[in-house]
Amino acid sequence: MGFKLPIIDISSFVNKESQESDRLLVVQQIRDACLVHGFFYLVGHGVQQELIDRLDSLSRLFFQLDEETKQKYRMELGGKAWRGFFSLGGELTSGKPDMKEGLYLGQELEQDHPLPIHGPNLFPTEVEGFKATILEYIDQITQLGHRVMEALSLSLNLDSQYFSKNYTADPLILFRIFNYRTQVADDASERWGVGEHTDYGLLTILYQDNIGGLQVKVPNQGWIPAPPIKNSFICNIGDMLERVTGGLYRSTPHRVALNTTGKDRLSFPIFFDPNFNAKVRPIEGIETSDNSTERWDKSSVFSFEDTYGQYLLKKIGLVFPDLKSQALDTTNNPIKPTAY
Ligand SMILES: O=C(O)CCC(=O)C(=O)O
Ligand SMILES: [Fe+2]
Repeated sequence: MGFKLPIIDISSFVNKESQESDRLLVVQQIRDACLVHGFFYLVGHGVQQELIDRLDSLSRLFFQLDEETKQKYRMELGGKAWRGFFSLGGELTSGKPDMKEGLYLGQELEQDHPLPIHGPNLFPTEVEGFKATILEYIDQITQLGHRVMEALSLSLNLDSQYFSKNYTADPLILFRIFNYRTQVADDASERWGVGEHTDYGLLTILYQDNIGGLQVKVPNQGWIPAPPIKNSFICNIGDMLERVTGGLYRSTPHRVALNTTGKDRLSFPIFFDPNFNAKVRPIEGIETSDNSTERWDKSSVFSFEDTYGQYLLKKIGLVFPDLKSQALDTTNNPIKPTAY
């Protein structure tokens, strides 16, 4: 038997009337998972399968539209809100084009929102019900994210509201719908669905369809698959949780294999991140252990002093170089950090 990622039933954090002993068990399971690799499945999450299935089928309808129609929603038109469609190869996660297309979404905000990465979505009108379904999904997963953060706080012996008080009362929520179109497996070893990376924020909650391809780098085990499990989400921790915990919980490298299965693969990650203006700091008194020389990108999650938003903008500039120069370049118009 190979190494398997843990499956955690989060229902005692989702349901108000639950036993303290059940909650303690979840806290312990989360702590164990985060100390080892920071990847776990969530079941008992309370999100209706009907909503997920609806989102899945409407997303397929969108990706089946012709390229010209999808280009009506291209990311360049989203401007600094950083929302919209990008076509196959449009994102460079590990410095090379990923073999996926995607629709970038987030909280639905006003057109003249002052911050980058905040603003209105570009909802494809060709797909009836897509907008309402996306917004319902974002809302439900955001609620789930708050519950997971409570368990995570407790797993660090902190008050359950530690993260919500300091960083996520108004979290930055980004949502992506990816389509890994099936490819001919000629030089498959050279191409990836998504190259090796860690996620930037606190927590990622991902739904994947039944195709598979996600892989996780587990210390002392190497790359192991994170296969689809029915009615579950995959949760993984990002760079900001590594920063807060001084490296006690590490953000875990992961990647997606090139899809050559003959069927398209859809995945739906939601990034549950600190408020854009938050200055993320290590927990008071915690010792910091920097492993940046071993990291996939050799950069340190501890060395910057900016807000989370500034950190994120720099990262986005690396994976969407064209977009950065067009829409997100703030060098002439710096955003001032405000106390959060
Ligand atoms: O599609 C997946 O399974 C993973 C996507 C991912 O890692 C990401 O968007 O950060
Ligand atoms: Fe990721």
